[in-house]
Amino acid sequence: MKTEKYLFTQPHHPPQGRPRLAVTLGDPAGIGPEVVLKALADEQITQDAQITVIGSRSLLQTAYKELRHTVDSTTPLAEPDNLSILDIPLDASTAHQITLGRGNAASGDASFAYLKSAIAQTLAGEFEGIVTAPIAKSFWKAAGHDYPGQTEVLAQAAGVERFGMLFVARSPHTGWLLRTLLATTHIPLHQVPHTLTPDLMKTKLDLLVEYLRLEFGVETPRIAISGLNPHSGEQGQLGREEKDWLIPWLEQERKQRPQIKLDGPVPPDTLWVKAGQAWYSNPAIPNLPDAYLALYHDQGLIPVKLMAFDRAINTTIGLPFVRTSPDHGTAYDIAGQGIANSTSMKAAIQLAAQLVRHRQLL
Ligand SMILES: NC(=O)C1=CN([C@@H]2O[C@H](COP(=O)(O)OP(=O)(O)OC[C@H]3O[C@@H](n4cnc5c(N)ncnc54)[C@H](O)[C@@H]3O)[C@@H](O)[C@H]2O)C=CC1
Ligand SMILES: NCC(=O)COP(=O)(O)O
Repeated sequence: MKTEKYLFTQPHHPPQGRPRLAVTLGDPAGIGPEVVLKALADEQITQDAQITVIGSRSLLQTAYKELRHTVDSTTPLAEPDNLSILDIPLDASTAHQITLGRGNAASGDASFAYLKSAIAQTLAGEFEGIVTAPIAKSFWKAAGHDYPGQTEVLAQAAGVERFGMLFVARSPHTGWLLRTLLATTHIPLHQVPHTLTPDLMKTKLDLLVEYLRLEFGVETPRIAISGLNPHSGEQGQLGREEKDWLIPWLEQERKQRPQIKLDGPVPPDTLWVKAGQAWYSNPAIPNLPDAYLALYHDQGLIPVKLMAFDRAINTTIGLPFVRTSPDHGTAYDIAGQGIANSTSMKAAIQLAAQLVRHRQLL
């Protein structure tokens, strides 16, 4: 199925008032409920959008009571009774199996149900965007839901085959926007070289170019594309992918898109050097890319998380509705301790509201 007609189109219902967002609780054994309660205590966030939490009301009430004893008394927490909640109750046996800090099939199943409900309601026009709290893929699998991640469930339910996992973060030091699209995502490393093809790269580049133009108004972007091998293959001596197809593909793209500046394949070890300078001190570096296209998960996410772990946002591009998520995972090691940082969740809600408003203007 083609995605073009769905990309960046209006939701089913004509938009009215503040963006209508569903916020899922994620894995109830992780920090999802905590970062949701912390984020929704911030008036700047709740004034920006009409938010409905999707998950178990009783679980959220318990999380609130426990956190109230754990966190510093000055830490704001939203009171569940003041929130709009689409209750997905846990049956008694599932509730009994959920233990903070220890994900399992029960917590995986609950987090899958929250996502499915958010998607169904959004496709029915109730929401214009979904913000997902983190889930654990392994516990989805343990519960019989075999997907690489939430991204693929969203894409499948929306009926799109062309979609991408993009990370966006604004530097608190310079205001510069770091944007990184991953060409491949949740696959084993040994599958990366065979999965990467000129067709896949073209699809991801198309999505990125379109997203930059429609969502950020960047008409003539500079995009930096990573190499795969050390030194981008060193003329074939350290790996042949660049020489065999990545360089020829890029040369062809340059001819076909003369208005876009495509750098690369840039040796992966130096690709993000300018990004680091722009992030921490100088966003006026000559030839600074507007976006990065990384070839695999950790190639893109190590620099993103090194610079922006507390604030980067994962957004799925190519869907007929908005989807954002914090960049972090379930953090079982700190669940229930009250120390989870909610900045990335707040940023995810703010970006979702901004993207919905932007679509309303199209
Ligand atoms: N969007 C999603 O649903 C994502 C889900 N995951 C899932 O999360 C699970 C755990 O993954 P990990 O690799 O351990 O990554 P993680 O992000 O859960 O944790 C990595 C480290 O960062 C800390 N951390 C994470 N979020 C934090 C926060 N908000 N405040 C303070 N510290 C925080 C954790 O305590 C841990 O030390 C995996 O099963 C993975 O599938 C991972 C990334 C994204
Ligand atoms: N590392 C990013 C990540 O795990 C996001 O996965 P998804 O659940 O948003 O597909």
